Amino acid sequence: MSILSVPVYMDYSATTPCDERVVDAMLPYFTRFFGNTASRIHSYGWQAEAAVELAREQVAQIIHAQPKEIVFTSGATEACNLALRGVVELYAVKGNHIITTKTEHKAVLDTCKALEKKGAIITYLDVDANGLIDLTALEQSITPSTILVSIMLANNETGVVQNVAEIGKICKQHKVLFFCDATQAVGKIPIDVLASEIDLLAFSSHKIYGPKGVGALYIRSRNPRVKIAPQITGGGHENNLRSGTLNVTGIVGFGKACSICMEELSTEQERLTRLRDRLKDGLLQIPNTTLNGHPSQRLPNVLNISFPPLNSGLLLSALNKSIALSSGSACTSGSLDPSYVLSAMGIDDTHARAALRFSIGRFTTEEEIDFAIREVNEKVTQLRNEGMFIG
Ligand SMILES: Cc1ncc(COP(=O)(O)O)c(C=O)c1O
Ligand code: FES
Repeated sequence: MSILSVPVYMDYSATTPCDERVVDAMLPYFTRFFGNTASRIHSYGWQAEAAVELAREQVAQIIHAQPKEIVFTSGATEACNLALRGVVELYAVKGNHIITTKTEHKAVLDTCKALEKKGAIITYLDVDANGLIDLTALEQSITPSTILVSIMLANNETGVVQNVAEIGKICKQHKVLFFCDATQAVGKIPIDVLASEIDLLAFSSHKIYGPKGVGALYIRSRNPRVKIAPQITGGGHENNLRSGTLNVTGIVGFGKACSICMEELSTEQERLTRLRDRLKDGLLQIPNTTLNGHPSQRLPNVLNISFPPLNSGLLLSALNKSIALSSGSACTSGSLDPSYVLSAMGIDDTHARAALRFSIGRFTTEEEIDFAIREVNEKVTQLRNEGMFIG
């Protein structure tokens, strides 16, 4: 029997380890091929550029885009900022209304708040008990001044997957741009930006076994061609849309991470679904536990489960020597407030405060799943028996 290395990592939605194949692909670009892609007059520059262009193809392929539709950024947060701010700036003559949802990641919500202060009008759509938006409500909120719909593909706390193809159809009919934050979905489920009528899409390398600090924004170039205003200006890199010397090593790693994910997607989707369901069935056998989010329209690797009346902070502290988990997104993991995502789904405070997010990934084993079920069962039972209800 293999020896488990603890704490067992079940926080793959927060970030993933770099795959060793990705590290191997990156290494030569730190030392031997260290050129600046903007150096057009010698081979160091050409080699770096060739590597970036190969990565651009690999990154484009994972979402069925064309390489020229990819703009490299420092991550999904920057890509979300570029999409939202870039559209608002360029489409000001058409209107200033954006439609989004209450359950978006802070990269979108806080950017919308900042744009509101500058005069944009934002509609925050509700979600139902399963975490899904109402497509009729979306259509009814579109006005002549609507310029953009910003809806995520998969939620980072619950793993719930929105009906993006339907959303894309509605946006197209009403000639409104559709931006999709697909950070949690890329590499986990198939994505086709053309079939789903997506105009702009953000994603990140560190969620798919690539390095941190690199991501991309897809900007549609095929009927219609989408234009946005740059938010970082300077040397005119990335087609004048994102200036700054390219992070060649990071981009090479991101490209390799995408190509591995594409090769392994279907087998990995099946394997993770099986492991996730094993974890779900085991955890839901603990009395008085509830699954948060749509039971089936979800990512293959995320579960969000409440263990009332325990407080998630307390439960996480009791578990953190054996399992590395979180209550929701990493950015809000220090907060004691109930998750705004779960609250928007109508989940009461007691259940929202008692939620844990289990996110598994490429290196998760069946043995780890069974260990996690035993550990959680033991700690939940113990804390409940001790009457430890407040964290
Ligand atoms: C849905 C979603 N959007 C955006 C981000 C931000 O990504 P990055 O860390 O690359 O800035 C994350 C990461 O937590 C996310 O889960
Ligand atoms: S950026 Fe999303 S959890 Fe931190």
